[in-house]
Amino acid sequence: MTFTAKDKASILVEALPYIQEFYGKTIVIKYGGNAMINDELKEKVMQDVALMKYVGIRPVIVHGGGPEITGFLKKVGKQSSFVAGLRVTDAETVEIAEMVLDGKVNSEIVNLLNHRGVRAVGLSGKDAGLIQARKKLATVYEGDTSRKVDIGYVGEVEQVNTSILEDLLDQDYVPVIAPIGVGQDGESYNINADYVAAEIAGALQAEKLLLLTDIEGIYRDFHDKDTFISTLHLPEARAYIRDGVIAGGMIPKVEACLTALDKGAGKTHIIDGRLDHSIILEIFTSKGIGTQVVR
Ligand SMILES: Nc1ncnc2c1ncn2[C@@H]1O[C@H](COP(=O)(O)OP(=O)(O)O)[C@@H](O)[C@H]1O
Ligand SMILES: CC(=O)N[C@@H](CCC(=O)OP(=O)(O)O)C(=O)O
Repeated sequence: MTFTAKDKASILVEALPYIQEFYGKTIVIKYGGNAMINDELKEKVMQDVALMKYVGIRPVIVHGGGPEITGFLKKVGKQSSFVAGLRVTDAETVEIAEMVLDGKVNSEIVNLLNHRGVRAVGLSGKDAGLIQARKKLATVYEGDTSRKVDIGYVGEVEQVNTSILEDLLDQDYVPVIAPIGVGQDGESYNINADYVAAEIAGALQAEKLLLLTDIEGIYRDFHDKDTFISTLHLPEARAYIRDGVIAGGMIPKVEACLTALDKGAGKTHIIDGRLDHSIILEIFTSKGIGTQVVR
């Protein structure tokens, strides 16, 4: 398809109301492991973040890196297992997760953004006590009942120290956050990045939380493309988790939307990170993409 000059102009003009609406607002992006699989896609995500920044939005990135952790664990002969979408994390695994997330994935994103002229600063939840955490038990639903399972050094966010983030945002930096929390005794916790993004979006009273993933959004039956859900309200979302319509890695994502909305974020969106420029398509076009989870 070729675009005329008029088409190009109208695409830019379509973005204008959104640029005005989001100017000076904070948007939290959860950039997931499955949406980082190739360099070309990474580059497009970085371009989107740069564009947001340069039209006056305050982006905050929380990244995952699940596939990278799984890959590294495999290299050292460790199998990964998950309960309700959360990695079972023993003492050795939490060390490896911290090394991969903070040492590798975080610095790579920071580097790519800096290369694009965006002043990015990498943080883990340990920096300036950004993410205070405590142990989290996984919840397994079985029909009408549920039970809690101990999955090791997996944490949940107790408190977010927003002052470091506010300072960085006020000084025009883009914070890039690895999902590692710190416990009362300085111990590290592996936290699902969706939950971290949710807590950060809530604590910053962000305009939006965007969760990038490896599927178009939420389906009533994800094997049937005709069952796509564009808008999901809180009560339905809770029922879908309970009934198993939403399963596996989608559970933390939808729970993240619920938490962010409860804590004061404006809107939440689950979008396809495999799609080129999914972020700007969601923010700057009238139709948007993906599933929005709203109050
Ligand atoms: N109702 C649903 N709609 C869409 N995806 C679902 C649903 N229930 C479970 N899933 C699964 O959740 C996956 C997304 O979670 P995950 O792979 O962990 O994402 P990420 O790696 O991006 O954090 C989808 O690829 C799909 O297999
Ligand atoms: C407890 C838990 O499951 N932590 C995740 C942290 C990384 C993550 O969330 O990465 P993605 O967003 O790429 O899935 C993990 O160990 O895989």
